[in-house]
Amino acid sequence: MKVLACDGIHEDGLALFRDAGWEVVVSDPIKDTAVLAQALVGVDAVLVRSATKVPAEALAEASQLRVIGRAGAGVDTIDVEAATERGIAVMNAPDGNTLAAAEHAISLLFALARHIPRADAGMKAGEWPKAGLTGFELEGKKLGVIGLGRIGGTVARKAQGIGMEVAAHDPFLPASAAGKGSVPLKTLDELLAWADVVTLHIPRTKETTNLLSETSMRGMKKGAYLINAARGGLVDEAALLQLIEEGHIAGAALDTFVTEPLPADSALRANAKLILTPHLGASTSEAQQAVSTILARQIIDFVATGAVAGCVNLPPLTAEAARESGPWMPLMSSLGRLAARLVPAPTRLEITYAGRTDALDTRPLTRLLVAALLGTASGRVTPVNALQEAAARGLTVAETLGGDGDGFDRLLKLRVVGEKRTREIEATLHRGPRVVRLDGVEIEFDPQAHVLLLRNEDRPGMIGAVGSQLGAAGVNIVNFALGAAGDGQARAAITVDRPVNEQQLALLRATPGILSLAQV
Ligand SMILES: NC(=O)C1=CN([C@@H]2O[C@H](COP(=O)(O)OP(=O)(O)OC[C@H]3O[C@@H](n4cnc5c(N)ncnc54)[C@H](O)[C@@H]3O)[C@@H](O)[C@H]2O)C=CC1
Ligand SMILES: O=C(O)C(=O)COP(=O)(O)O
Repeated sequence: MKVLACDGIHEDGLALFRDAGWEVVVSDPIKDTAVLAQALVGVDAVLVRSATKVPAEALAEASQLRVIGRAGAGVDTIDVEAATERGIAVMNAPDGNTLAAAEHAISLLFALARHIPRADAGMKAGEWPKAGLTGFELEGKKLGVIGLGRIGGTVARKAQGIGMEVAAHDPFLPASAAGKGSVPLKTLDELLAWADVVTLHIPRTKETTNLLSETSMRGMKKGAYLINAARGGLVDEAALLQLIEEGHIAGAALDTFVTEPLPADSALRANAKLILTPHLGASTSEAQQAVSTILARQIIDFVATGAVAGCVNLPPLTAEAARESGPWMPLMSSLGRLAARLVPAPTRLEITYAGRTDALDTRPLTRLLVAALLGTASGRVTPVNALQEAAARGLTVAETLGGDGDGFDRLLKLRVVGEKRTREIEATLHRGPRVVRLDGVEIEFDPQAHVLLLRNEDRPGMIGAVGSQLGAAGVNIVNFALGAAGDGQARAAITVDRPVNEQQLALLRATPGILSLAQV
């Protein structure tokens, strides 16, 4: 396994990769998409912060890439949709830098209130700039938090600690979280009109871009302040400058910008009422150590066990649930390939998880099965894009939980419907991964092995005829399972020690009494 670490990822996370046997390649930020596309060839995982952007074009040649890891919170620099389409998991580690980002916002709050940067710059320039730098006290002032998630919630708590009155706007807060920690919620307009200082803590998405437009900022209280340590593009920078010049907004502190690094000639740099920091929110040694190690563990576990944590395009699967579902995973993949062999171009897949279903998270199992079923045909299908691909290719997937396990602790029943035929497969993990019934006929074989599936006339001499054909071809039979279908026909699953070549298959098919033969 090989991981490419761009953007100065903390060494502790890289050490975890090395300890797990991964090859680690360290790189400076890669700004050129074509160069990044080349760098991703032959790589299993890539780690980025905000400097290396990952657009769709960077993924064009990345056929081995399984994970894009964001050592931090915001994934707006990664084309998550394109990654999902290509079956690549996108992971982040938002819990690791919450405190750092919140403390930076609080630092900017104090810096704005007491003109710290201008005071410092004047002192360094040999002045005594006391006059003109009278500030204001924060205790008793109103702080409006937009986005009461991890960082916004932490900022709210800390601001309450210094005696500020705090309210928030967050339309997506789960009802269970709303009102917790006594932060009243307001509409955006109410909050903007109410707050002395507004601070943003939301992700940048299509919906939040330019949330603070000229119109909404005009709705802010005259003389209020604005802090954006969340993302460039949430605030209309030109409108902000204008409103500061007009005196409507008293000042602002920005850590994030539409274009990063901020161009040297940006008009923002020339305004004395603006405090600017170079995207420093997550830049503490503690946060960098945390995001790097959290992310490394998530990726290593995902690749090794299928456990899913911190993934923005796959449902979570705890290590415990992965242990429970884990033994089923190889079986799902081989059943998917078997189903694809039996029913080319399926239109409907019905999956029944029968028997004991407690503690079994079926989501990753279904995704694996569908990925294997579709992956044999074309393209790269993984659990990340399996359901999307199924919908795109006209395959309906239906899942049922519970029902009679037919004496097995857990029994998986598949019904695969194609245009010409429908096949049924039942499988368990009892005595190892096993198909136990095929089209209602009891017949047992390991779908992970090389198997010849036969339909033949149910008459004496068939086993001998097939056995001698295989013997003559030098193919060793590992297991010969037979089942009577009850219609004068029999089914056989012959497990062989190696694949049988086309010529040998043709000879077998020509054997009198053999009605059909498929190698899986
Ligand atoms: N400056 C820096 O270095 C850093 C910046 N960030 C930024 O902060 C953002 C927030 O991070 P977390 O708090 O960890 O995320 P989070 O997901 O815990 O919280 C985001 C909150 O915003 C809310 N939200 C979404 N759209 C909204 C809208 N239109 N109006 C109001 N609320 C809305 C969500 O409901 C959620 O509660 C990240 O997405 C990232 O862009 C994060 C870390 C460091
Ligand atoms: O985690 C985030 O969302 C951040 O914005 C931090 O960015 P960085 O990793 O410092 O480039």
